[in-house]
Parts: sequence; C-alpha cells; structure tokens
Amino acid sequence: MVQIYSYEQSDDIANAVANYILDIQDHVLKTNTVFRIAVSGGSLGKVLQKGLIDNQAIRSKIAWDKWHVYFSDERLVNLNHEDSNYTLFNEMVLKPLQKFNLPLPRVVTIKEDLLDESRINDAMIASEYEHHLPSVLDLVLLGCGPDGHTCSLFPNHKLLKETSKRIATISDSPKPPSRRITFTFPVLENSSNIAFVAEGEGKAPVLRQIFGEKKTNLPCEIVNNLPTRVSWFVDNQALSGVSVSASKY
Ligand SMILES: O=C1O[C@H](COP(=O)(O)O)[C@@H](O)[C@H](O)[C@H]1O
Repeated sequence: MVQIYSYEQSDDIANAVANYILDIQDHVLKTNTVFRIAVSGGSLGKVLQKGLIDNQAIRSKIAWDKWHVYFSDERLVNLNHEDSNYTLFNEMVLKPLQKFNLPLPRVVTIKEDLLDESRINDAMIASEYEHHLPSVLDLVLLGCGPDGHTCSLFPNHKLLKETSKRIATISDSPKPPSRRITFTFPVLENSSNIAFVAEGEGKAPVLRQIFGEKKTNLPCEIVNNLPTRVSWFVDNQALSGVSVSASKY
C-alpha cells in the first residue's frame, strides 16, 4: 500500500515527516520498550534536523532514550569522514541533542576498527552489522536518488536479487564513495513501515518513471511493490508531471 503526501514548502515536509515518525514511535512504545528506526544519508539529514530538532514541540515528545537507530546504508569510511552517513546523523541530530541536554538514542554504527585500505574486511563489516540488526524494524526512512536508487541499491545492480544476506557489501557504487554496505530487500520487506522523502525538481523525472504506467524495476519502485506500508513525503516540485493522487499527512 503506497500513500503519497505532498507539500509546497520544505518546512511543511519536515514537520509532516516528524509527526509521522512521532505517531509511529508512540504506537510502537505502547507495546514495546524500544523504537527501532533506520535512517538514510543524503538529503534526509536536513529534514530530520528541521523536523525533529528545530521544532521544539516535536523534539520534546520524542522518546530519544528509547530509540535504537540503524543506517539503511553506510559508506565504508571512518565515522568522522564527511561521506559517512553516521557523521551526517551526528551533525544533524546527535550533536544538537547534546546541546539541548536531551538523552541520546542508541546508534548502531559500522565497526570502525574493521575498516582497512583494501576490501578484505568489507564482508566482515556487513555481517557484523547484520548481527546487530533486529529481525523487524518499526520504521525505515529512505531517500530516492535521481537514478531511482535507495539505500545503496542501484538500478540493475546484482544486489537487487540478493535474498540470503540482510546486509550486503557493494564495491562498485555508481555514486561515490564506491565501497558501502546496504540493507537488502529482505530487510525492507520485513519492516513495519517505510517512508521516502524526496524534494526538488531534480527528483521529478525519476518520480515520473517510478509512478508511471510502465514497469521500470527501479529500486524505489520495487520498494513500492513490497507488501509493507510505504509512504512518500514529497514537495510539489518533485511531483511535477507525476500523475498520482496526493494528500496531507
Ligand atoms: O548515496 C546515498 O543516496 C541516497 C539518496 O540520497 P539523496 O540525497 O538523493 O536523498 C541516500 O538515501 C543514501 O542513504 C545515501 O547513501
């Protein structure tokens, strides 16, 4: 089931995403002691900062100490490297939380000690990460690249067919850096909720393909066809020329 929410302004998307996260968090915490959420890198970082941190009303309602945070993909670089998805989350969410003296979530990163110059340890980094991943995530927040990739699952890549590993390595990512680890479709398929966030006219051509009549097999379209609840939070520019019906969250 795919639901599309569209907005004029970037701030409105951030607030809508934040309210959506809060609703799922509250629902999960009625019966569970922790909220298991996965985040992505790229443009999602600033949406999280705007929605979850800059908005005082939301910020204070988040049960930060009950969050277990995972990364839908991670670049195989040091955790203080500018390409690291953890670095982005740290800058956008964790450091501001510390500034506000708020409790920090538990954040599951790649094991930095295993990083090396060659690719020898990459598989070990992936399996170590997989070991920490719960069988079900309550929510996965995804980006949609202009080529239709999501996580580090790229169009026509062999990883689109990976079903035995939940976390896989990729050494030929078309978008730099080339060495990464990523969720595979079995993880996404088993998640309770998935939300994409896509903003700007640069995303419109690929959204026209993903939501068009012709099947594309683009990674984001494959996610749309999974038997899980999938939501899209987009702005009107990204939705330009896309024939779908959208509402407000
Ligand atoms: O490389 C990546 O790109 C995607 C999409 O990024 P965006 O900036 O176009 O939203 C991102 O979701 C992923 O985590 C990241 O590693």
